[in-house]
Amino acid sequence: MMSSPRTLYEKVWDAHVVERRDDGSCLIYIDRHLLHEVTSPQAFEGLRAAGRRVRRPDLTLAVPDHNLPTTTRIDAAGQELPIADRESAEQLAALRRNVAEFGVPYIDALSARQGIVHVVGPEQGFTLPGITMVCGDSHTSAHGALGALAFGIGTSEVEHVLATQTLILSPSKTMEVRVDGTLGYGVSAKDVVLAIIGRIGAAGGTGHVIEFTGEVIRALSIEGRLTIANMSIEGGARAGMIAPDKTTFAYLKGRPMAPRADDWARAVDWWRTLPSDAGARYDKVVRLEASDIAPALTWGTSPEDVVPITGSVPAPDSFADASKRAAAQKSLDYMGLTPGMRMQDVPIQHVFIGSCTNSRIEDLRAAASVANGRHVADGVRALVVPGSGLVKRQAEAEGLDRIFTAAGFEWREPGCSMCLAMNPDKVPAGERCASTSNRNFVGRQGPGSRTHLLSPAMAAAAAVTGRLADVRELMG
Ligand SMILES: CC(C)[C@H](C(=O)O)[C@@H](O)C(=O)O
Ligand code: SF4
Repeated sequence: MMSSPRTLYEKVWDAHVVERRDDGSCLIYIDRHLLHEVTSPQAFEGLRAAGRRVRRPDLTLAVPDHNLPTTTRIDAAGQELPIADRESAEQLAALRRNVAEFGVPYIDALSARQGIVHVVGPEQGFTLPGITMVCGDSHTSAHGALGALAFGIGTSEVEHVLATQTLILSPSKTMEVRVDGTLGYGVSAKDVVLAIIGRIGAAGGTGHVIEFTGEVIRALSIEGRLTIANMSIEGGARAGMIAPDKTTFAYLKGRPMAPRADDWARAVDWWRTLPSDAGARYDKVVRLEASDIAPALTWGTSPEDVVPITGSVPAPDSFADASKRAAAQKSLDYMGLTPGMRMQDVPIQHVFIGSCTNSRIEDLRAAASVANGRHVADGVRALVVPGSGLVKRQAEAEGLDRIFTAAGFEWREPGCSMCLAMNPDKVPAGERCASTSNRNFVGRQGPGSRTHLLSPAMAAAAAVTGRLADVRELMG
């Protein structure tokens, strides 16, 4: 009998069903579990209280990222420096204690492999096509770039996965987001995902797993695909996926935790069966044309508030919906912007190049190519925070750190940094930041901070001009 055509999501889901329940939910096997310091302490506490062990420590990997300061971590004698903030220090110490007690593999703050959990997973080959992967963190969607079904879970689910390596889940609807054509000059993966969210809205993907398809996605590197899948959650989706292909296999081959020898060949054979079948149906389909996508950025306090850099601050009246009009007015008040103002006339005081969206080597190369031979504008503070120690090392081998520091950027240790105000890197109230991160929510980069989301090259352009700028005018 011919089975009906299935999507990538349906294939991965079907391969992980342990038990189907009468209410339509399923017990799903979880292949990989990532942990960080913020959402794991109570889960371990729960295990301890129930006298349970971690069922599969070998499928679990922990790394600190959110609370770690990104200034130097060792003193002149090579000793680890204490963490000044008490709550952060406690959370980091708890992770260290928990992984030791429960035998969970752990990448320490001083290891070159340390980094943001969503940068570390793919980099180590812990993330693989066709797997189910979870982490107590919403941007786990990033890992879908390699063809995994990866999503964020809450702390009680973290405990459930630690104890059982399974989760009870209801199937999601499917949504295809297809981007056809070829990207224009100066347009990056970040601009593509901002355009997508601008189109579908911050709730557009609710209840769905998005599959990103089309020529533009196929032509992207894994770094670019990670940027796109990372922000699926900002479009409201449960997860985002991209079918594995030769780019994926080339990226993974030889990574420390990827399959080896015969296992590799067997894995690739299976991975090749994963792309959606011809004729597979999605519950929703959205199409974008690459030629309509320009270097973009946000003007408001939702990731859906997207305009091209050549655009202006919108007037609240321009929104058809009354609640959108009210939200836009509130956003503009918070952001200190007035309708009609050209985006390129908006001055900035901070630049943040980093986060699990845009802190990989390609991102740093793109930013460095704009920074090269220029200087950070007066009154601007610009941070470059590599996503992992290995990204940092690679960037240093290429001389990118010297380009940045010569241009007046700060070159930091890996971590979440200024993406969210959980460590010393913060934007002061009322000040404005051009940021390569993924959330521009009220207070996200510090109480009263104002965030404009954009690509690494656009962030570098803002740093050297002191305002939101069209990177195409600075590209040689
Ligand atoms: C702290 C963590 C739970 C949170 C998340 O879930 O995403 C953070 O990573 C974020 O980006 O807001
Ligand atoms: S870099 Fe930002 S978005 Fe990513 S995990 Fe850290 S805090 Fe969350």
